[in-house]
Amino acid sequence: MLVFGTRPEAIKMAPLYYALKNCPDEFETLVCVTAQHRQMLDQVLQVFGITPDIDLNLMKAGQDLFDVTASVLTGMRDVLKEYKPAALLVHGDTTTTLASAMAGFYGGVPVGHVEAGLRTHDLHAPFPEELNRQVASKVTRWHFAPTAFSKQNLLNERVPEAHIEVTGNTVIDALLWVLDRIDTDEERKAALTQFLGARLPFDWQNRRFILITGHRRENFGNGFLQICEGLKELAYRYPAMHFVYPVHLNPNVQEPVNRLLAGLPNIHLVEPLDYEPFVFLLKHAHIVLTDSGGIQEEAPSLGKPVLVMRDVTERPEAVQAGTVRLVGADRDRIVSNVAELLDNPDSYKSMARAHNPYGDGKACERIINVLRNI
Ligand SMILES: CC(=O)N[C@H]1[C@@H](OP(=O)(O)OP(=O)(O)OC[C@H]2O[C@@H](n3ccc(=O)[nH]c3=O)[C@H](O)[C@@H]2O)O[C@H](CO)[C@@H](O)[C@@H]1O
Repeated sequence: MLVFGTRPEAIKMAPLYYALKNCPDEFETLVCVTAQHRQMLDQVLQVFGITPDIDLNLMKAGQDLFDVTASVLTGMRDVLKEYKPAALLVHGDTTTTLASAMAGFYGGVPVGHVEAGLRTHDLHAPFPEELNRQVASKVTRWHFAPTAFSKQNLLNERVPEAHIEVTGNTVIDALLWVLDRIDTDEERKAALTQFLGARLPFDWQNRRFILITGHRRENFGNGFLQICEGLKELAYRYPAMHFVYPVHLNPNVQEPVNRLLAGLPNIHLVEPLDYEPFVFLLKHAHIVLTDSGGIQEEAPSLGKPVLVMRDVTERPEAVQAGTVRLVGADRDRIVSNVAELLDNPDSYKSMARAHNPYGDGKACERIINVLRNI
């Protein structure tokens, strides 16, 4: 049984769902969604054509971390009692991950953790994700680590080596699958081009633009003010450059972004995009500014320089390779780093190298090989 509740988990679990479904003689595959983020999860389910077998539908207005944790935990208790899966597969580091892994542990169902071993070693950055993944690791039987670095983090925490498999990240499986679907289907490509064209009032296929996303809890408040101030300064300084920002639905993001950035002629605020148009846009972007985890993995595969608006990252591989740079949620550092990439072609070139430290698109195959032998 696969369980997930948010957009990034769904993107990263979708290829695994299909890989398991393709082996019906070996596995009976069930999907349970908690719908921790209803709308953004549903977008992904639709893109990948997944109909959940179980839907806890637990998102409520005004819920906090206590509410989500408690309702996933008790919801999953009942699901596990009813369906008695042989294994429960969780992903990454959301509250759904933490509470489902705990439910598996309490209920005696072995847990497989996809994207295991990412660490910043700072429980407050990202908050609460670092805690979520550390606790999930404690109760996990099969650790599917995306890189050798994440494996080493687990070994340092005394996870037995026999319980860890380096698989690559399933996000690369998802990315390559979606890109291939766009590239091989002219009608789909035309529809996407039209969809994006209706939302972006400039020639985004031929003009340079910077793609921005941001939603990390630790950036709420001052962090988002700094990010918006930095973007505003850049928009004034580079009037010919376009800035495309799909704005996360969280009110802590919507409020400052709309207040400070709406109405600027070269900043384009759009609703969060479905995965397919987002990937298509990413492929055309000149620079990416983000605090997201998944985009730090996807963008290097496409050769896009990424400036990460955080002080730490659990994904050091691309930072070490020089294609991702940490700039913090800091107005001046955001401005100076973007300016350097725009003004200095050598700097740009040195960051714009396509490489795949996070996987080769075969992560699901490796995960299934482990599950086959249980
Ligand atoms: C820093 C951190 O702790 N991040 C965690 C968070 O995800 P993460 O920070 O990646 O979450 P995001 O909400 O940024 O989602 C990223 C994904 O959404 C896509 N996208 C983005 C914008 C948009 O408008 N449309 C769209 O489809 C991106 O291509 C990417 O695949 O939960 C994931 C799932 O457990 C974990 O893997 C990550 O470690």
